[in-house]
Amino acid sequence: MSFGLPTGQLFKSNNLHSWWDLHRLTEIEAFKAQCNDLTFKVLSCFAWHMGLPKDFFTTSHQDGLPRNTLKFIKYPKLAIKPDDAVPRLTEHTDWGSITLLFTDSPGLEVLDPQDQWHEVPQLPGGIVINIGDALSLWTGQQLKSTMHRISWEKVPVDQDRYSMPYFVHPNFSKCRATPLGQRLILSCVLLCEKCFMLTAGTGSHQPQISQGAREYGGKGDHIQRLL
Ligand SMILES: O=C(O)CCC(=O)C(=O)O
Ligand SMILES: [Fe+2]
Repeated sequence: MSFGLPTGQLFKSNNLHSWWDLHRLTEIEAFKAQCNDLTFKVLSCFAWHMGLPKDFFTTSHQDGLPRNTLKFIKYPKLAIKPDDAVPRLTEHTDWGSITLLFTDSPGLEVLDPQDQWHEVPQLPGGIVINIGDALSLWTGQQLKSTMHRISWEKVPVDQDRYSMPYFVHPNFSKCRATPLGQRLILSCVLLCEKCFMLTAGTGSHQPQISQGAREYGGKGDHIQRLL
């Protein structure tokens, strides 16, 4: 179930029964506004630490943040555990600027530069912030997008798992010149939107950039090519 913009617009998935009402939608909009405030603080911190003007990234995230999406995810329990080689959510990077991840379920793992997976510790009330491909490309990979996955280890197969990511994307029309050039980030984000449309259309819960792009005219290596 995803809550995108414009405010109040709802994209329903079949995985969860309908439970929302107007009261909840109001709460959700207020929560999204808090997510946007936090996003601006985080992006300002990144810019400041990189010696850039504090508004370097945030000015490209205004205009009502048209592509940010709050998503509620249910990983349903299964009768039989799949092969160990198949994680609950396959490894991927998110393709926006950052993702704020809210969950009280364990199971998230991140890959380090030595190709070792690490469990992300659960902090009560904590928010995991993943860097996405857009910010990585934008900063010439000074900020690296986080390769992550969900394992089966921590939430047994006979239990549902829930999480709530808030995906943040830059405005297409307002990206400022970057170390790698403005056109680069725009073409990446536009391509990724095509991936999203394609994979969303097939009912896939999480579009995989490389997979989605492969479906998009066989150009599966666009991220690698851009790097
Ligand atoms: O469910 C989670 O904890 C992570 C979800 C995620 O990585 C995604 O939807 O991109
Ligand atoms: Fe993700």
